[in-house]
Amino acid sequence: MRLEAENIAVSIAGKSIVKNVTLDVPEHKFSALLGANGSGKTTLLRAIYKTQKTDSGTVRLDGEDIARFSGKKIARRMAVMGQFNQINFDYTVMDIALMGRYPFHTLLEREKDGDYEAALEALSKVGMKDYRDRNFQSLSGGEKQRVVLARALTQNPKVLILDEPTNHLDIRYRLEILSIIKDLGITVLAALHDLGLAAQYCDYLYLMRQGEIVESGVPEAVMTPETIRRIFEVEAAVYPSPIDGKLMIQYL
Ligand SMILES: Nc1ncnc2c1ncn2[C@@H]1O[C@H](COP(=O)(O)OP(=O)(O)OP(=O)(O)O)[C@@H](O)[C@H]1O
Repeated sequence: MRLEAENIAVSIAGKSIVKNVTLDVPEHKFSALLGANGSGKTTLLRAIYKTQKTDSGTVRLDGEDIARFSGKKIARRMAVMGQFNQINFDYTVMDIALMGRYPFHTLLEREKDGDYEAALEALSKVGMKDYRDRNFQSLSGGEKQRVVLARALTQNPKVLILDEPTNHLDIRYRLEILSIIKDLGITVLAALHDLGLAAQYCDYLYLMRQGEIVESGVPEAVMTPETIRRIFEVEAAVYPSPIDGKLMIQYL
């Protein structure tokens, strides 16, 4: 499914945070939004998934403006994993995964055939199946993050929006989650901080600075020492890995 955002502008308390951003996110690819702290990544993602009021802009899924879509209609197409996943009630891991099926239910329906299986499959994918009866609150930060990703996967989305999906994860799960996301074969737009992992896993990169997309393209085209200096104000060398030719970054 194609995700387009056109002329998205957001200002908060009179300050311009996202400045007329236009994105045509490559279909069935894993794209990342990169930028320094405070450059506007979260705000842009929230504007795309409609939890942030915008000054202007249109978001389209397969060419259709989603402004008039109901929440459920959006959720049947697009799943979101935000940066802060506070769930303050007493839910089990399975309850959380099953919440991903909600967009497919009518008002009075509880669960349908296949919901449990879909939730279990998603929990297996993120390595949390054996935790299904645990209380969500009792999990570590990284375990919670994996369960919240499972909830998004249970939604069976065509578009997945992720804000720092590997934030709390150790290196093994970082790599595992990124390869799960890559193998989904759906349209993914993720804010990421680790430039090396973004270069290794992503098909397309958007580089954001002070509320604007200043570069976009395949990693080989945009991940250069000049761009890294411009966006992050650090010196780096970028070179192909001797193992698979993917870009590696060494900070100097
Ligand atoms: N509700 C708010 N009130 C005031 N300022 C805000 C609000 N939300 C965001 N901002 C400001 O907007 C700017 C962009 O924030 P945003 O969270 O989008 O950046 P980011 O690129 O996701 O940063 P990070 O990498 O640190 O997560 C920041 O300067 C932030 O302080």
